[in-house]
Amino acid sequence: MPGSLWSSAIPRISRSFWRLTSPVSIQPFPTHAFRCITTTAALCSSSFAPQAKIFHHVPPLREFRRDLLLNKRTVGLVPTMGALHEGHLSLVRQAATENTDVFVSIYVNPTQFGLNEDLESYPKTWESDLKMLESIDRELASTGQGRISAVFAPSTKIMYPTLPPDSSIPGVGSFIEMRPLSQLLEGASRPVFFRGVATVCMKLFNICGPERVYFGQKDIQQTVVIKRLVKDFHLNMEVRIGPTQREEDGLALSSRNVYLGSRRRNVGIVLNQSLRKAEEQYKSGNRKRADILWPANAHADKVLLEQDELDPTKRARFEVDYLSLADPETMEELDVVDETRGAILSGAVKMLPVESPQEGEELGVGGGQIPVRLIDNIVLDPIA
Ligand SMILES: Nc1ncnc2c1ncn2[C@@H]1O[C@H](COP(=O)(O)OP(=O)(O)OP(=O)(O)O)[C@@H](O)[C@H]1O
Ligand SMILES: CC(C)(CO)[C@@H](O)C(=O)[O-]
Ligand code: BAL
Repeated sequence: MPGSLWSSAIPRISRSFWRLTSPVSIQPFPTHAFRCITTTAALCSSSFAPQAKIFHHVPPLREFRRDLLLNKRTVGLVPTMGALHEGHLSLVRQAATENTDVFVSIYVNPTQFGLNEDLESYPKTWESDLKMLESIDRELASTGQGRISAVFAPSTKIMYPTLPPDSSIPGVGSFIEMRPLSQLLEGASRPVFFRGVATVCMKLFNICGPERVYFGQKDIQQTVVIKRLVKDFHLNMEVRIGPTQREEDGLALSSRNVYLGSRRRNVGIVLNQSLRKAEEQYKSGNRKRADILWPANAHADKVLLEQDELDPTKRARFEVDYLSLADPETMEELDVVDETRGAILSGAVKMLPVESPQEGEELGVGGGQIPVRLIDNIVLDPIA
């Protein structure tokens, strides 16, 4: 409901690791390690002195960014929705190797969630996010690379200044549309998703003015959308894609994994297993869609059948949304892979609520009752 989204609150600031400091000037890279820079509302720890400032408003961030530019420093922006994990941190590390300053945005963007999606339950872990950023900034300081210098955590009123965000399909407001790219795959199941992503990223890019922006391969269609945004709107920045960070068995890290619980977690690996089976076909020389995808579909069907046959106290059922073999730039389905272009194998499954939860069972956040959408992909590289 727009009224409640409109007033979404600015997160409370942890006082344990970050504190207000007084202004100091910005130095050209690389002399900025172990110092605090700020104008307004800067938050730093006394012992290690992380330099990141937390911004909730646009004008002070713009002023800060302008000063960086005048000092010939470069900004790498890592957009996130918070609930940080190693996937996000890997992007921060990558950004720090290529820029003097890393900006991290934390904003759960309402317009990319459809009206029946999980906006309300999306995990919000502001305090632990700041602790993780402080810890990685400490690591960056010790390696002499770029540092996190700004965390941008705006309210929805700041991000949508004219009209309350509208997640309905007709969508009243100012939006960026990319058709048909945004209607395929993830966009088919989440019809407003990429409109919301492209719109909020355009806003974040305009506000932060980065030289480079960092996105994870885990959300591969999102990376294609962002590259298209940069190309079609002549945005002056490089798009950098970081590899998917995974659990040991291959499950892609995702903020939503906290809802899985152990029963669904163990079965959720089916998606990655299926994609790897398809990848093997490509690696062994197959180029036709049917040849590449059949073992993936067969594996998913087999696991689904196995689960169906289990007692409801033990099973974790799921629905396969899609298993796709698509062109790397358009995300259109392919009948045959052109080796000079390669392809993207991707998939999505919906883990259904846990049936008959058992006493003492580890059910995850939400008691196993929140459906969880898992996505994953493998890039089939062009053959030189
Ligand atoms: N496992 C991962 N490896 C690398 N990058 C990741 C991973 N998970 C997320 N990212 C990237 O981090 C950025 C922010 O993503 P986001 O905050 O939505 O986290 P998420 O884990 O993808 O959450 P969700 O549960 O909504 O999918 C995106 O560019 C996303 O692709
Ligand atoms: C890019 C993004 C931060 C836009 O809200 C989000 O879609 C995400 O976290 O992947
Ligand atoms: N990582 C993509 C954000 C979303 O699913 O809404």
